[in-house]
Amino acid sequence: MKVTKSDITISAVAPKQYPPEGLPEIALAGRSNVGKSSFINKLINRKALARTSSKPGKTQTLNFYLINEAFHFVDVPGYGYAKVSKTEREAWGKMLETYFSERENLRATVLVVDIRHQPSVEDVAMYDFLKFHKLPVIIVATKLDKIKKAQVQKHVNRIRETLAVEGDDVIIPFSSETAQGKEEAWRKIESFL
Ligand SMILES: Nc1nc2c(ncn2[C@@H]2O[C@H](COP(=O)(O)OP(=O)(O)OP(=O)(O)O)[C@@H](O)[C@H]2O)c(=O)[nH]1
Ligand SMILES: [Mg+2]
Repeated sequence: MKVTKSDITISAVAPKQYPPEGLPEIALAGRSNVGKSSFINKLINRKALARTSSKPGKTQTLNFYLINEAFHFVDVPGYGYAKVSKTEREAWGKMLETYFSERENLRATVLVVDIRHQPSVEDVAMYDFLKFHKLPVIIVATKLDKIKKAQVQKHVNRIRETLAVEGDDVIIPFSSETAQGKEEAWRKIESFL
């Protein structure tokens, strides 16, 4: 997709703040600091529309980014970040659960995992949760620039086995540094719009 326009629509914490128009949405999900915001920026050719950080816990609200006035990317807080309080974690959990289980505009979720590591228990739980709600998942295995080319297939296989990937869900090796996988990610996302 050629992105000619991208803007933040709203940072939301509750359903009444979600954009009211019926535009399709593609949400992000994944561990804190895995590279969700960086993925959005790379796809839309913006350096920092979605705020990123080397410290986990940067994204704390549901951030709706309007792309080409046609659909929203929804950036979400990551899970698995130990340093937030229990109360905060529960509030985020509730916010995410509400969004993923009730949002009718949601067409597909990009589950971002680190290609270097075996998916965590929380990654598996997130994937199972999305499948329970019958949501299509695009698995993006990011930080591809951090492993050797000869290792890629082995790592992708490990991700597929650990998540027990179902049906039409794909795993796309990707790097926000080199833009590898960007075209394939766009093709897959466009198929859900
Ligand atoms: N080498 C490399 N670094 C990456 C890549 N993607 C993201 N990073 C780095 O990983 C760190 C976290 O990236 P973010 O995009 O902020 O991660 P996030 O998943 O949005 O994190 P939260 O908002 O805290 O949940 C930053 O320092 C990024 O520069 C990648 O493909 N390759
Ligand atoms: Mg983020």
